[in-house]
Amino acid sequence: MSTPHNQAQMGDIAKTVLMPGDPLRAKFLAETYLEDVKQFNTVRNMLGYTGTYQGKQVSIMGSGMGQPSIGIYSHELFTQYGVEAIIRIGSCGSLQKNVHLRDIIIAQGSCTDSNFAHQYELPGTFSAISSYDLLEQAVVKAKEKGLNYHVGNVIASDIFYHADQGSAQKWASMGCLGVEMESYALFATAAHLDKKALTLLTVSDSLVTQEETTAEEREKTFTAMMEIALEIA
Ligand SMILES: O=P(O)(O)O[C@H]1O[C@H](CO)[C@@H](O)[C@H]1O
Ligand SMILES: O=c1cc[nH]c(=O)[nH]1
Repeated sequence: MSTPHNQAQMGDIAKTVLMPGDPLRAKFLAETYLEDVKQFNTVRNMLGYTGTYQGKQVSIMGSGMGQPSIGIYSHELFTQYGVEAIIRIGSCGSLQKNVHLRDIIIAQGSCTDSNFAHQYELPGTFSAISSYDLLEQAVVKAKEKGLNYHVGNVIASDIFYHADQGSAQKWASMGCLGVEMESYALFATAAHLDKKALTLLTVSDSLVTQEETTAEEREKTFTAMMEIALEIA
């Protein structure tokens, strides 16, 4: 078996998958942290790997950027490969003064400007939330490690270069901690399929101070978030 976007066979992928947006972050993680690593996907260069971390089987695969992309990959992982949990490990822009560059955001919930949830034909608005079980474990690890972390809402936007320059400020005024582009679709897909999902984000830039990290830093240095994800996988 395989899917249009994943050449893996059933059994090639662990029950928990870590998903960075960037497939090169997946490669870096697999090469840095996993033992006995096997690559299971190269289709569209959306690299996927399975190996062991401290004796536990874990998979890591890129999701691509945006809700349609993570919607495809998460749906296939949950429905075709027996995956039970996906932990997104991404970068985000800070929307709040007290959320600094390289801080970690543990997304409790996700808002969106996307119409992703329209497919469910609900008679209202779906609030997309993370798995409490995974969230609690991530908080415990972040505390143990003495990291600067924040737990709360994020905005998963379909738009990176927004025509409305005030858009981020409007979400900030509702308490959103950061802006990224995948969490809502991931949480909604997991809810629909009765699976678990969590998003961990490292702040790569600040929409408040305009500070930013480099692309290389985003690929290789967000290790604290990666280690939390590996430990709770
Ligand atoms: O670093 P990743 O996981 O790709 O996440 C963020 O970075 C991308 C935009 O640069 C979007 O995918 C956004 O969600
Ligand atoms: O989606 C994203 C990711 C990082 N920084 C942003 O401003 N937006």
